[in-house]
Amino acid sequence: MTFKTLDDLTDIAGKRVLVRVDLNVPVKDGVVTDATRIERVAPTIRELSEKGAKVILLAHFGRPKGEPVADMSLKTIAPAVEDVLDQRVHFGADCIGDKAKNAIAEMSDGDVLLLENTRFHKGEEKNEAEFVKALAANGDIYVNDAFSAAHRAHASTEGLAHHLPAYAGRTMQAELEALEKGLGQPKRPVVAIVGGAKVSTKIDLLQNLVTKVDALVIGGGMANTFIAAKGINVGKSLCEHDLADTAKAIIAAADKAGCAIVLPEDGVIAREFKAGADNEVVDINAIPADAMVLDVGPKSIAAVNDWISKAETLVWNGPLGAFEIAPFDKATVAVAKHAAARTRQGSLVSVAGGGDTVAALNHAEVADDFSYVSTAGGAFLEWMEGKPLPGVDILKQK
Ligand SMILES: Nc1ncnc2c1ncn2[C@@H]1O[C@H](COP(=O)(O)OP(=O)(O)O)[C@@H](O)[C@H]1O
Ligand SMILES: O=C(OP(=O)(O)O)[C@H](O)COP(=O)(O)O
Repeated sequence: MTFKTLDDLTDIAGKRVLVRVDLNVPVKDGVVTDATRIERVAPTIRELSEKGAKVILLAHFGRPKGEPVADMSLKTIAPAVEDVLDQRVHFGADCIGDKAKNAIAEMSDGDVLLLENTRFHKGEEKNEAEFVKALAANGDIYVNDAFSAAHRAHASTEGLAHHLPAYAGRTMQAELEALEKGLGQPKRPVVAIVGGAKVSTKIDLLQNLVTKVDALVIGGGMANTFIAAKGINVGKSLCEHDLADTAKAIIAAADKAGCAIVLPEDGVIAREFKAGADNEVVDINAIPADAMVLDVGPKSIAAVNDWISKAETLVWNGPLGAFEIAPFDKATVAVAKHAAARTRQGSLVSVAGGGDTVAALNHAEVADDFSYVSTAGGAFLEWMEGKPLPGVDILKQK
């Protein structure tokens, strides 16, 4: 790895360390409903605090468009950070200026301070020089532990690294190492599973993957677009008929690159999109005109699992079916369990990411068995698409 990590940070007692974390967590009625992102950054915070640094957390929450919005205050999140760390977390009512300065002046070595939402200032998203300088004035060292925000070239995710000595936090480091194993220099064969709702949101991803992996499994709603492009009737299934040419181009690119495209051979159909809807398994060539495919069928599950049995590396984004409504979660759960079992045996490196994918793996109760599950949505996808991530690239240059 070509970036500095916390291993390179010694002798930091009393130093003010600005740590960019991602606290953009789900909240309902003022309470954090999933603290995974907080748990992921806790090791970095603890390590810096134990080394005696003054740990100053910078984060955004929601999309307040450059001005204060009461229900996007990070004050709501501070108690959850305290709970996870089991340590007092002080709060500063602004991330720059006197309020930040005064809150920092009151810190003792090892203290943790959370500053208010960086996106309450327009300079954050614009990465404005003045705003970056104002942030940098509060720190001696910059640590970025927010991989899931690294696709943004914002002041706190990119700009600060130009002004202060910059380091990757433990989560950033783990994320980059896992992704490198998954697609950088992976052990072959590499199998990718891409599912989810639509092709249109994942065209770049599919195009990049066919040049990198040995087999690309296409499942979920997006498989219908590929099946329809072959002239097969998909009935009332979710399908982007206008993307038939795109689907054909992806198949042609895969052929050229020697990447196998694995499409469903059978599907589980229903006439209503709801849990427990009447359903049956049909051959993919025999989808009734009034029905929709909501999951891939048993033959397809077996084919995907065969590929996973042969694979050394698996990267996964997007569920194979409408996993939120049983029994259309069957394929996603079966494949997730098989991949988890192979990973537990030490025979597979498995890397997964994306909001719904993480939810699906949690639903299958196997998220902990995967080699790495990214909490990032957009950043994970952009990395898999082969796009540069500004927050990562600047750390590598330092
Ligand atoms: N056959 C299908 N028909 C309709 N929706 C589907 C189908 N298969 C999967 N989906 C839906 O796709 C959604 C997840 O897709 P997506 O948001 O692309 O995943 P991720 O967030 O992991 O990138 C889920 O809500 C799921 O219900
Ligand atoms: O939650 C986030 O994005 P994600 O849901 O795509 O992982 C990140 O915190 C980035 O937030 P943004 O998409 O408002 O820049």
